[in-house]
Parts: sequence; structure tokens; C-alpha cells
Amino acid sequence: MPVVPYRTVIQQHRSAIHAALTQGYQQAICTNRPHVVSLSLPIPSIDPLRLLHQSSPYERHLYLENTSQHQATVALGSLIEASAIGPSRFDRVHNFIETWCHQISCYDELAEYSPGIQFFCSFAFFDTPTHSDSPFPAASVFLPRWQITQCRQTSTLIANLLLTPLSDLEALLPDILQQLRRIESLAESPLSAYPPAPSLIQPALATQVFTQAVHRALQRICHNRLRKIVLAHALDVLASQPFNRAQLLERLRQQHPDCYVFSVGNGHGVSFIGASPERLLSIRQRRLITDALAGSSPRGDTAETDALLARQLLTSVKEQDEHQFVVDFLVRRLTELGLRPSYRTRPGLLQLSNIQHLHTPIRATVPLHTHPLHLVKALHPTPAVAGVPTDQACQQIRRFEQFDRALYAAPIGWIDHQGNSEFIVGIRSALIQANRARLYAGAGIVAGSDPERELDEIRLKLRALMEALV
Ligand SMILES: C=C(O[C@@H]1C=C(C(=O)O)C=C[C@H]1O)C(=O)O
Repeated sequence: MPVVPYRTVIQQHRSAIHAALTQGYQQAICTNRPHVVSLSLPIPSIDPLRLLHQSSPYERHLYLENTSQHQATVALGSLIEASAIGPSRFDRVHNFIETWCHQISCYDELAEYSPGIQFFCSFAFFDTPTHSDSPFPAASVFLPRWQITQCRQTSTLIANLLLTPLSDLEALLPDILQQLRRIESLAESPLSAYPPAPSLIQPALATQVFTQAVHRALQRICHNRLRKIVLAHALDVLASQPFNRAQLLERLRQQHPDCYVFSVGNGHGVSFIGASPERLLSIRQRRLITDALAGSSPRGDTAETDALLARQLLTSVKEQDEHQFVVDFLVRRLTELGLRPSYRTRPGLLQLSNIQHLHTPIRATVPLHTHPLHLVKALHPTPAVAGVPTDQACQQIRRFEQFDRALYAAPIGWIDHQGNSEFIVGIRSALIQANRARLYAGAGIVAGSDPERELDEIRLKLRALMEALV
């Protein structure tokens, strides 16, 4: 099949694109403020991971893919950005987005599919860093220079351009054409094989630290100071050579097709990657879905043991309690914001390749003036990753865990200019820098939890990540 010359499409519409840029330029002059023009352009069907593979680890990025939903996006480079710390971090990101939404125009007439203007965000678990060398800010938002979104077989390139009264309009178009040339050559060239995976110099899991923390947490639960706490463990591994980010993500999406595969790069060589089954929220045309996901069991080796483990999970009082804390919290927080959540009273099962969870999807309609970040702020951290009561659980997490959670178990996602949004919870994840990886896994502790069984759950979750590393 001949390759459609996408550049020719752009060349043919050169004057329309030029007109869109001129309008943006005039806006910048009239308002005396910078103005962004967001161009959505058709490109050959291309896997966004290939573009990430070609990009430098020193270029900021956010990649998010859900194979089963046939949706993938990579956002590369930062055109405009902001970061924030402290309790007002969500509001500050919201203000940044609101301000810029008045200074952006979107030209999407050439694209078959356009996701609109998307701001990409990552938040750390805590609003103030627990460690001074934390690789990611407590809150971070950026509008990318380049973005590729693939929806089924349709790919779209988004070029965001910043216009100021000093901009040289004639210099912008060649830049876009050069990027299109790069993408076309990627689409035409055969997928180059990834280099062999590095071998790991794997340290033993320092299990006592975790089990001791579980014992101490159980004492607090026994004395009614806490009802649930999610304790995590971090495993540092060193490889013989640098990890290949795209290769890890490729393995994760093959091994976990039902999860959201993600990568967030800080632009300084550090990436936070993972395959998370947990959606904090998804909003499309004001319809919201959030997942209560808590209560876990391994998958069985045979159909019979698998069914037995599933039955035990569905009928265990301890697992039900652990799950119900999350449902109650999500329903309460949504109701407080004026939403009317609907959900089934009995949880279902979310069966993943290595583990199964109790799962309750909760749906609601978002009121007109409720911004997605109001909801993210109200929902994070859920008792699936923190505990009950939230403040006490977070205080104890800071005490018991000796490592920096950074982006682990925190919201990662995007918001568009029309109130659509997608945020996942950054669990089943690892921090990657050159040949070092830090793997995270956590488990919910409630009355009746057995420290050894919780440790098995941590091992199971870590093993899934380890399989992607080697
Ligand atoms: C905290 C994690 O997972 C969470 C804890 C679960 C549990 O304890 O049963 C289940 C799903 C997640 O909400 C993790 O994987 O790190």
C-alpha cells in the first residue's frame, strides 16, 4: 500500500495553517500576552511508543496507553509549564490551566480525530516532599510541544506553538514539516529490535522493615487509632547497563493489556513508569467513572484453583472490609461535591494476568462548574493507597516508610480544555534512572491482616515489575 504523503496534505493547506498562525500572532499583539496555537494534523498510523523510543531522556514526556481501549498518547517536550508544592497544589495547577485556556486557539480542521488541547499533569503522593532529592515536584503541569495520539488506527500529531509579538511566523512551518518528516520516516522504517535487556544485580528484599511496619500498624489498628493503612515497600535494583525505557514499556503493555501503561519523564533523565490497573477518574462529556480497587488475591495456576481463589476473595470479610473503606470514601467525597454516585453494592472482580482484585466502578455526572482538578483534589489519596482516616494514615506512612514515595500511588494524567480528563493512580510502578530502578509495591492493612500474607502480596506485585525489567 503506498504511504500517504501527509506532508503534501500539510503543504496543500499551508495557507490555512499560516492563517491560523497569523491569527494567533495577532492575538499576542492585541493582548500583549503570549498566545498558543494548537494544530492537529493527520499523520500515518504510528505507535506513540516509537516516538518515545526515539526521544531523549532529557526531554520531558508523559506517555499513557490503554491497550484494551485502543488509546495511546505521548506528549513530548514542554512548551509551557508550572509546578507547585503545598496544600494548594491542585488549585495552582487549575489556575495555570484556566489562565492558559484563554490564550490558546485550536486548529483541527485537517485531522480526522483530534483530542483537543490537553494539559499533562503529575502529582506526588504527598503535597510536600518527604526527601530533599525527590525527582518530581509535588505538582507539575505542562502543555507539550509535540503530541501524538492514537485512537484505534487513527493517529494525530499535535503541534503546539507559542506566539509572541516577536515571533517569526515564517520560521514555524518548516519546523512542523521537519517533525512530520521525522514521524513519516519512523512509520516507514521497520521496527528496530530493542537491545538485549540488562542483567540485574538483584539485592534481597529487606523484608523485616516491611513486616515490622505491618506489626506496628496492626497495633495502632487494635488501639482504634487507625482503621486501615496502605504500607508500601521499595526495592532498589542495579543493572549491568542502562535500562531501555521504551523496551520496558513494550513489555509492560504486552504483559498487562488490561492496565494503563504509563511513563512520566522529568526531563533530567529520570522516568517513572508502570502498568496500573487503577483509574482515579475518567471524565468524558461530564460522565465520570472512578474505580474502587482494593482487596487482592493471586491468580491460580489451574482453572479450579483460580476459581477457588476468586471465591475466597469475594467472600472474605477482611478483604470486603478493606474494599468497602474505598467505596465509602469515594462515594462520600463525590457526594460532598454535589455528585450523585451510582454503583453496585457488591464488588465484582478485576482479574489481571498475575493478580485479582475486588472492584467497584462508581459512576456519576459531573456538575457544570466542577473542574476535574476539584475532583482529583477531593479523591487523592483514596484509602486504596493511603488508609482510614486519611490524615492519620498519611502521618503513619511518613513514619513507617523510610523511602520517598514520589509519584508512587499518586495521580498521573491529563485534562483538556472542555473538562474531559483521565487520571490513573501510579501503582505497579518503578523509578528508572540509567541502570538503576526502584520498584514500588504496597498492600492494605486492616484488622485481621497477616504480616506474612501481606508480604506475599508485595512479592507478587514486585515480581510482575521485575519480569518487565529482565
Ligand atoms: C497499593 C497498591 O495496590 C492497592 C492495594 C490493594 C490491596 O491491598 O489489595 C489493591 C489494589 C490497589 O488499590 C500497590 O499495588 O502498590
